[in-house]
Amino acid sequence: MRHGCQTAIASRSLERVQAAAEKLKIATGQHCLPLKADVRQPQTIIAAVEETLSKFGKIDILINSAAGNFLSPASGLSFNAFRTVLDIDTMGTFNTSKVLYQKWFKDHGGVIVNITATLSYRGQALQVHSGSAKAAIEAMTKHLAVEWGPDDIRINSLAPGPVSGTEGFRKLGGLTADAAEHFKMIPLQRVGNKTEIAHGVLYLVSPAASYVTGTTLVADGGHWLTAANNPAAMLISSKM
Ligand SMILES: CC/C=C\C/C=C\C/C=C\C/C=C\C/C=C\C/C=C\C=C\C(=O)SCCNC(=O)CCNC(=O)[C@H](O)C(C)(C)COP(=O)(O)OP(=O)(O)OC[C@H]1O[C@@H](n2cnc3c(N)ncnc32)[C@H](O)[C@@H]1OP(=O)(O)O
Ligand SMILES: NC(=O)C1=CN([C@@H]2O[C@H](COP(=O)(O)OP(=O)(O)OC[C@H]3O[C@@H](n4cnc5c(N)ncnc54)[C@H](OP(=O)(O)O)[C@@H]3O)[C@@H](O)[C@H]2O)C=CC1
Repeated sequence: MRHGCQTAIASRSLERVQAAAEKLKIATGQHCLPLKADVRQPQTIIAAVEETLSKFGKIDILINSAAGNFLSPASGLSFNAFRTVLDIDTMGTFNTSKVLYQKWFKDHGGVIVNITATLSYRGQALQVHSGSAKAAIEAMTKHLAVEWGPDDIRINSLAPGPVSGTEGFRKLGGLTADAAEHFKMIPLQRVGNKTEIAHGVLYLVSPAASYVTGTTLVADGGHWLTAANNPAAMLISSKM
């Protein structure tokens, strides 16, 4: 990716994206456009995309990372709880991709990276909501890669494993699991960090991946191949 690229970040909270933009400026010197949008509400995405296009003149890359998650057995999920996670993760990814396609990518090409998870690969306990949502996104990635490839649009997913210093790690009990050396069973013997996930995304959006579309890059140190699927331990560790 060339230097001097511009970034827009959107979430439901303008304060949170302003804080993220400030961090990015300190780390890279780049200005970042903070935007308020709820991926469940297409009108707010349309407004965010229009503002980005009016400020930047074009959009090259879309990263779909919005997600909601918590630990819960299927029996403890209300209908609305399951729907809420699918609305944010799956509908959100579709809504944002469709708006970008219609407003810019259809005529100019582009690259999309969808952030997923390995949860469905082995039917992770306490995660039917998030696992189902992310599995649907990986299917969507393939469908859209086929339909939009002729428009010079590449679409891939990136599935991280447990990543330190993140909200997901905190919510899913990663802090206590880490302290209990639970992650020693990962082939690479440790959890990942944000930079390692960013490097995976950077590869997928870069010309180095110019012939890569419709696939999922798993960046998890081999975690899903060896992770224990133990709901009791997960619930205890998340409450410790
Ligand atoms: C990271 C792993 C680390 C350690 C794990 C350790 C060991 C595990 C071993 C193996 C694990 C295997 C793989 C791990 C690898 C990767 C992890 C993978 C995925 C991570 C995915 C993520 O998405 S992390 C992102 C986390 N970030 C967020 O969640 C931020 C956004 N969240 C929110 O906005 C809210 O939390 C929300 C999702 C609830 C949505 O908010 P809102 O729209 O305001 O909705 P509400 O009105 O509050 O709620 C809607 C309904 O949902 C019900 N609900 C809410 N919370 C719970 C809960 N805790 N349990 C059950 N139900 C819940 C709520 O009651 C509402 O339903 P009603 O019927 O009452 O209306
Ligand atoms: N952390 C981990 O170990 C792992 C994370 N992942 C995935 O990585 C991504 C980042 O997760 P992580 O950094 O842990 O969690 P975060 O909670 O920090 O990131 C999720 C983001 O989604 C935004 N969001 C939630 N709901 C909406 C909505 N309706 N509209 C717009 N934005 C929304 C949140 O912002 P706001 O609340 O301000 O709207 C938040 O910034 C997610 O896709 C997650 O599933 C996958 C595997 C492991």
